[in-house]
Amino acid sequence: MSTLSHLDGDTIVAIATAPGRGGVGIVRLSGTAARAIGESLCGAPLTPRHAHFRVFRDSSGQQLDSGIGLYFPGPNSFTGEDVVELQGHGGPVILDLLVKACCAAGARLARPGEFSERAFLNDKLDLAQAEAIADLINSTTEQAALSATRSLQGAFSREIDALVEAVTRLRVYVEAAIDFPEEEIDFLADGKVAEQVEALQTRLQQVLQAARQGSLLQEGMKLVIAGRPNAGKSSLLNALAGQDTAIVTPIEGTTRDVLREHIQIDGMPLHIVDTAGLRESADLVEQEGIRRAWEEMASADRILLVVDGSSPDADIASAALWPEKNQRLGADLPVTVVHNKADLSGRPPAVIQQGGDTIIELSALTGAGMDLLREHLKQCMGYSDAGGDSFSARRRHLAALAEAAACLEAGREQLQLAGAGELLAEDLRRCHNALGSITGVISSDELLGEIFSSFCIGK
Ligand SMILES: Nc1nc2c(c(=O)[nH]1)N(C=O)[C@@H](CNc1ccc(C(=O)N[C@@H](CCC(=O)O)C(=O)O)cc1)CN2
Ligand SMILES: Nc1nc2c(ncn2[C@@H]2O[C@H](COP(=O)(O)OP(=O)(O)OP(=O)(O)O)[C@@H](O)[C@H]2O)c(=O)[nH]1
Ligand SMILES: [Mg+2]
Repeated sequence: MSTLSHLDGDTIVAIATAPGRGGVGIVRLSGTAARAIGESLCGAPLTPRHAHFRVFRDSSGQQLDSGIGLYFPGPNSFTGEDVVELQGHGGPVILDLLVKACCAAGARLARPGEFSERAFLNDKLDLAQAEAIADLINSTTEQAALSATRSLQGAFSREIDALVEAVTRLRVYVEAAIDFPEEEIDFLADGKVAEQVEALQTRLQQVLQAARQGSLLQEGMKLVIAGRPNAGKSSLLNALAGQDTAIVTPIEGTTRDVLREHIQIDGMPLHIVDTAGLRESADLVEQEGIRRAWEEMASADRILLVVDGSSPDADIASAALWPEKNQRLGADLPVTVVHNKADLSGRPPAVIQQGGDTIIELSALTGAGMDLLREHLKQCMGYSDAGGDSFSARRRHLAALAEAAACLEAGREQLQLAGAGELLAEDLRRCHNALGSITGVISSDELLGEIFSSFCIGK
């Protein structure tokens, strides 16, 4: 049985600060016995919301550390339960000793994310806000962190709540009409319902657009660099990363393994993958590298197909890869062709549209045209670094919003084609559920387990 979505009576304890050494380290307790355990270590009563300087001792009276004891009575605490913090010196051994003493006094070790989970179960946060805590901690760019803070403050949840409210109103209206069949016909015919469904669709698309941006900020763009040996793929990785991560040589087949580098472009996290040059090879190691290259391409947000633009058959070289790509990965993968070595070809840096393809002329060696590439990558993902009001979101949220949008569209069609009020009502109910799964009004133990178990311990 899952223990997740139920609050047990346990008092939990964990180190709340990052592992390793630091000036100060915090041990946090939550639950009904938190106060008693905290007071036993502090050796004196803890006044609510007061900072007490104390010596922390175990049950045998052994001095462990000295520090600040804090007591937040529930429900006005982070978890909504009684919370005690022991703020000691930030060394891993001493903090572990404090945790052990708390366990000896009746606490148990917290599971990953259990503090946040309790905050969620006690209605201190909704699910999207709890996820924003983890996203804030894991943010890799300033923009990502600030957008996570906005979600934690409820910016995303308010958008969802507003959508839920509109769907609820519409459901009440539609279901009332179904209950009075004589009036149902008029009600469906007068176009007001269709109008409201469409207004809701527009609103939902706006939230989806903002959430896409928010999820991009958190998860970033995956860029796979692929192409023939010696085209300059590794040089391009190094140019983007601004450091010599990859080995570059004039020998074909230099890169055999998959190389990864994480950077950002104006706040958009970019996960770059450099791959082995694509060619027929008898070398087992190289074959495996090439197999992995195709595998990485399959999950790319964008593939940079790098071609040596200075070779006379540059276009043929890139064209030759198309049938193979289509065969392996399908026709509509997002590919941008890079004509590298512009310094040799003499062609000026440029972004060229040609028969549905985008071609970028650049030189990984001199850096000419790299700014065009960066702009292009942002554009591909619809990333705008201007927005100071974005909020963070996750793939999970995008999927739920897309599901809600699909339900609305199905409902609109039912109404239009069949004038079917009952089918519309059912689609609205499913739309409502999808939206509810974002803030966790509707959630399963499985989903909660999946979300909170990916948090760090002590969060
Ligand atoms: N020392 C310490 N710093 C911390 C945390 C913590 O748990 N301990 N946090 C942990 O994540 C974050 C702050 N988050 C918190 C959120 C709510 C409450 C809280 O006590 N809320 C009560 C009272 C609010 C009030 O007084 O206005 C409540 O919501 O009822 C505390 C911390 C970051 N800094
Ligand atoms: N002139 C010039 N030479 C370049 C440029 N980019 C790469 N090269 C050279 O081309 C050769 C191959 O570069 P790499 O970056 O190793 O090529 P690669 O595509 O990673 O090759 P493999 O790993 O073997 O598949 C090296 O000698 C680079 O210095 C460029 O923009 N201009
Ligand atoms: Mg290489």
